[in-house]
Amino acid sequence: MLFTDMLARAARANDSLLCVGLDPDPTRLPEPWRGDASRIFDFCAAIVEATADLVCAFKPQIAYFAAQRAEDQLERLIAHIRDVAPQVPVILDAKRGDIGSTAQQYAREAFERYGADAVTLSPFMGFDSLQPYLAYKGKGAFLLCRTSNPGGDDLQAQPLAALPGQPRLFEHVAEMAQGPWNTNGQLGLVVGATRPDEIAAVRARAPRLPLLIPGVGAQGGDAQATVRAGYAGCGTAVINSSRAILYASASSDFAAAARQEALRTRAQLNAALPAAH
Ligand SMILES: O=c1ccn([C@@H]2O[C@H](COP(=O)(O)O)[C@@H](O)[C@H]2O)c(=O)[nH]1
Repeated sequence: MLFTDMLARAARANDSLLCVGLDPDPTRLPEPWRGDASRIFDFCAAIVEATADLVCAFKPQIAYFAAQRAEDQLERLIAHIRDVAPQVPVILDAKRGDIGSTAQQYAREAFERYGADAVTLSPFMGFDSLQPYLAYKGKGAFLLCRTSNPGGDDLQAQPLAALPGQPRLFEHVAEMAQGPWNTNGQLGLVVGATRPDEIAAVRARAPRLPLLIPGVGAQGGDAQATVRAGYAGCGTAVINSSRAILYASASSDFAAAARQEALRTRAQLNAALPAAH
């Protein structure tokens, strides 16, 4: 099944725009697992089981696993998601970007080793650095466009004086992704919830692309303004929250607390949807 179809089906089935981010930090695991990196799988598996019926996607962030030499736990976790939530797509947040021959290896890692349905990529090196991922038909690729961090301004907000209309760099990325780069309908864009006005600027340039929107929850983005700016019917919004859900409680009730926070966030996002969607 195509990534975009899987995403739309999960969003409909679970009535949800919420993506739960899996960013397991051993120092924040509940007692008695705190500090024990060998419990990353157990922690994330419990979160997945507690929220599987509330989400449109899961987004494991690869750095949290690789930094702990826990790639084997990431493999097990994605296999576990397939078992307990086969309808929910997995977006591997890896933010890769490299020349074609190296990108082939990264694409193989994401789609063959881990079996992800989509991956996040930096578009900074241009179209040929994206092509190896697009060779995996049906898989998705979300390009960093307007990121949620303050330093996103340093490059992304700069106008490209050489282009007609002098679009800002992130606007140009959106136009390329909606147009000539999207050879097989596999692309989406990453835009931060910390900048709802700019989500709207991206949506205007990319009306049909799925937007992956991190930044609600721990980063303080406005969830409802994000939905209003990012949701466009055919171009869906996948709104990620990681720490606010993962660490809703530091005690043994962490999975139940994560479920409550996911329920609360899903309701908040749905409240901002237009009446007939
Ligand atoms: O612009 C971006 C791109 C990616 N991220 C990632 O999303 C999550 C956010 O985690 P929270 O705990 O909900 O803040 C994290 O994995 C980031 O690497 C982002 O925040 N902003």
